[in-house]
Parts: sequence; C-alpha cells; structure tokens
Amino acid sequence: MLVEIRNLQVFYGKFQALEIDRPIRINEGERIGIIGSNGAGKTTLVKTLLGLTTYKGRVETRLKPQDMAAHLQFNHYVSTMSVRHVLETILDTSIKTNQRLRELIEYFEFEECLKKRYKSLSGGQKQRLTIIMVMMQDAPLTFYDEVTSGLDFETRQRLMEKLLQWYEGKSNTLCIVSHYYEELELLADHLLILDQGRVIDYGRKQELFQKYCGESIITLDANAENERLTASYRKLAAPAHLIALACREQAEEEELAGLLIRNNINFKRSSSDIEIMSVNAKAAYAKEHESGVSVND
Ligand SMILES: Nc1ncnc2c1ncn2[C@@H]1O[C@H](COP(=O)(O)OP(=O)(O)OP(=O)(O)O)[C@@H](O)[C@H]1O
Repeated sequence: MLVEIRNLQVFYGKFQALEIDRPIRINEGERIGIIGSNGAGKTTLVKTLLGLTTYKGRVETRLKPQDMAAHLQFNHYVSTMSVRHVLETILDTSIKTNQRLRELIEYFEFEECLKKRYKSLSGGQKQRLTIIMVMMQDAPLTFYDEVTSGLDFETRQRLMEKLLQWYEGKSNTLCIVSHYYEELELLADHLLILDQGRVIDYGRKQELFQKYCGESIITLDANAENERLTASYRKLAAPAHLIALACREQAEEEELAGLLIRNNINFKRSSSDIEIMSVNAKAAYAKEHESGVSVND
C-alpha cells in the first residue's frame, strides 16, 4: 500500500473543509479520479496528501516528499527567470542532451516559450510548462489537479493522448482531479467521489458503476414525450435535462433500444457513465443519511 488515510479532518480556521471517516487506501499503480462539485474538498485532499495542510487524523505513507510530483491549479515559479532556466534548474537536466524532455517540448509546441520569462507566459502556456515538468519527474505518486482546465480543445485532446501513452504499463500512481468525466473515463481505474468535504464513495470505477447503475444505462433528452414512452422502465437520478434508464441485462437493453429506435428517438448507451453514476451515488448517500441505512454495508 502506498498511502492510507484514516479519520482525516482538515480545517481552514473554524471551517471544516474535509472529514474522511472511512479508511481510504491507495495502492501502487492505481489511477484515481477525484470528482466532486466546486468546494467539495478535492484540492484540499491533494494538498493534504502532499503535506501542505495541517490536519487531524492520519495520512500514512512510505513515500518521501521527493517521491511525489504535483500539477496544482496554481503553480508559482520565479517569475523573472527564463522558462528554459526554470525547466533546467528544477529538473536538474539540460534540454540539449535530454531527449525525452525535448520530445515533450516538441509535442506540446513549447519551443517558442523557452526564451520567454515565466511571468510573460499565458495561462495555458504556464499550464503546459507545469505539465512537462510533472511528467518528466515521473514520481511514484503524481497529482494532476484540473490539468486540462484553461487549455484549448485541441491541446486537451493531445494532453490526454500523451498522458495515456506516457503512463501506459508504468507503476506510477496517479491522482487526477477533474470536472471532465470523459477524461476520467479514459485515465482513471478508481474513483473517489467527494461532496461538501465528505467521501460519498471510493472504489473501482466499474464496480461503482454497477453498484449505482447496473449493467448499462440509456440516456435521452428529458421531455414529455420521452417521459411517457419510457414510463415503465427503471429510472435513475439524472441531471434535469436528461432521462437515465438502468438496464439490468442485455435483453432489457435491447428491448428499450428497439422501442427508442422505432420511435426515432436519439439516445446514448453507456456502461461507464461517470456523471450519472456520481449523481446516483450522491442520491444514495443522501438517502442513507436520512434513513441511517448504509449503501456501503
Ligand atoms: N485557504 C483557504 N482558506 C479558507 N477556506 C478555504 C481555503 N482553501 C479552500 N477553502 C474552502 O474549503 C472548501 C474546499 O475547497 P477545495 O479547494 O478543496 O475545493 P475543490 O473541491 O477543489 O473545489 P473546486 O472544484 O472549486 O476547485 C471550499 O469551501 C473552500 O472555500
């Protein structure tokens, strides 16, 4: 085991930002997506694992600070240094002789930025600089906190491809905070769902999907006609603009898909939809705390 969190509480002054009462264990090689709405405590958790907050409880790890690398939402470097100097000093290498680094610089089209001073980089360029540095560190425990926010669509896609390829078959443990569920569908194998400083659930992505959604789901637009047509099917909790229907087995899914096709209704089928899964996890958590029955029993 790489990290174990027990009875963790993090306060900012009197405000409690995080309370994790069930043990959370992170193992080598896991790719953990951390999700939750704004203010849920995601960054606070990342900072706590990095040793950057004061907390009550236990965070046990055999890793040393130098075994961790982090792309945080806000990174500060010496703003008057040239970017080339920042990169070479922090990574303790030379761009000329380090081929992996040169490849990353080329891949992220970062050559032009090397001459500039850090403070004159745009937000997206600063973001790319940090990504290159974090990838180059290849630390056993690596954090990416909203790594793609602020990047244009094409750069986001390229970054996802690169991250997938970079970590494929490697034992680095990744903790990835993201609001983009499609990224976590690609990169994460575990999910930690936070809400208002509490853990809603934590586990393997696929197991969580099955627990809250079943084998597969079908989503379609929420409108009166679609409501009427699907009235006899099992509905899941969903954002207001969607109807989400749970399918327990293939025959049920085929019957439903047939009905929608015959009525010329657009729909989406998924066996890994993180958004619908997390909405249902939150609903189950809220119900459990009303009734006192645990969904994790
Ligand atoms: N330095 C701070 N001082 C006081 N309160 C803070 C501080 N940092 C965070 N908080 C509060 O703690 C809570 C959790 O914040 P955190 O940044 O961990 O949320 P988050 O899940 O990362 O949110 P987001 O998706 O908006 O980035 C929020 O209510 C936030 O206002």
